[in-house]
Amino acid sequence: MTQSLTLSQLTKSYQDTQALRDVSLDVAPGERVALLGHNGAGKSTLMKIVLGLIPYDSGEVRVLGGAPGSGAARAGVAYLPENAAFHPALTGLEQIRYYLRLRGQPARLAGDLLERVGLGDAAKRRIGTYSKGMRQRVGLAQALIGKPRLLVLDEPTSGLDPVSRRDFYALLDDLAAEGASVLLSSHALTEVEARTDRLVILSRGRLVTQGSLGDLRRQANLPIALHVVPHEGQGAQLADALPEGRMNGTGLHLSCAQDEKLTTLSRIAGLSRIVRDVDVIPPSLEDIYSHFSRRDGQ
Ligand SMILES: Nc1ncnc2c1ncn2[C@@H]1O[C@H](COP(=O)(O)OP(=O)(O)OP(=O)(O)O)[C@@H](O)[C@H]1O
Repeated sequence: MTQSLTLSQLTKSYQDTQALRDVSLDVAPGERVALLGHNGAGKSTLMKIVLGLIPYDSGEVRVLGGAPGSGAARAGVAYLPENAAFHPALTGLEQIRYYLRLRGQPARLAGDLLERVGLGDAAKRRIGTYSKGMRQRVGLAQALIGKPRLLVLDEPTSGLDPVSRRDFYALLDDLAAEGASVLLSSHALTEVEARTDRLVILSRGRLVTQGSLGDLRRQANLPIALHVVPHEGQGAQLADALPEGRMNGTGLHLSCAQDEKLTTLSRIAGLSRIVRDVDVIPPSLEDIYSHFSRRDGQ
């Protein structure tokens, strides 16, 4: 299968800053990939290279089978910047008609595009009266012109309310089901984990890991937290039985390595006389993300 995007050992420096080091990444048709990383990790630089806006130093980049910025790539790639800005005096309909004409497409498609992003009712209102979420949707309608095969979205949900986010991801699901690939950057970890196929973590210009949350969880091998609740009046006995734990108001907290989880749980199960309940708390996405982001010396 031809990949929508292939980066091989991509390297890019600005004066004395190495923004990307040896980054290799593939995105398949219909795949939704989230690019995560601290400020300055290299996400925007990677996106600008994919869009053909800036040159790179070494490595190889193929966008829809062509060079970034080539005719083939430009025809099939759509970009949504973080803060899409539009003319406030134009209505949504006028703005999208304008972009359609620029792209050599019939202006009559504007209504359908705005309908698709949930702006059908507001299409004839001026953009100056739109909320931030509505302006993002105008940007998305613009990005959908010409049925793009690769969408590059820079923090597309920042500033959107939960309902707008849900609608936005539902639209991405439809586009991916039709075969479009999505590369988006985000700081909203929980959200991208649930709504994308793969997480890619960049740290100081290096791709430090990629995979599903399950893959990343296994690779990070972070300790698991356990919260053990004693029966009424059995707190002191519980603390004696599990001396490695720490008592707090509601019970006893302890952590163990992944491969000790079953042994620890069976020890706790053996204390059923004094234990009322136990919660197993796996590392959060934030814990995993910090683990990989810091590994490179941050
Ligand atoms: N035009 C430029 N000239 C010099 N250095 C730059 C330039 N653009 C980016 N950099 C540097 O390259 C590194 C990567 O920046 P980049 O903007 O790609 O990161 P980012 O992950 O997109 O960050 P953010 O989340 O803040 O948008 C940073 O150290 C940044 O300061």
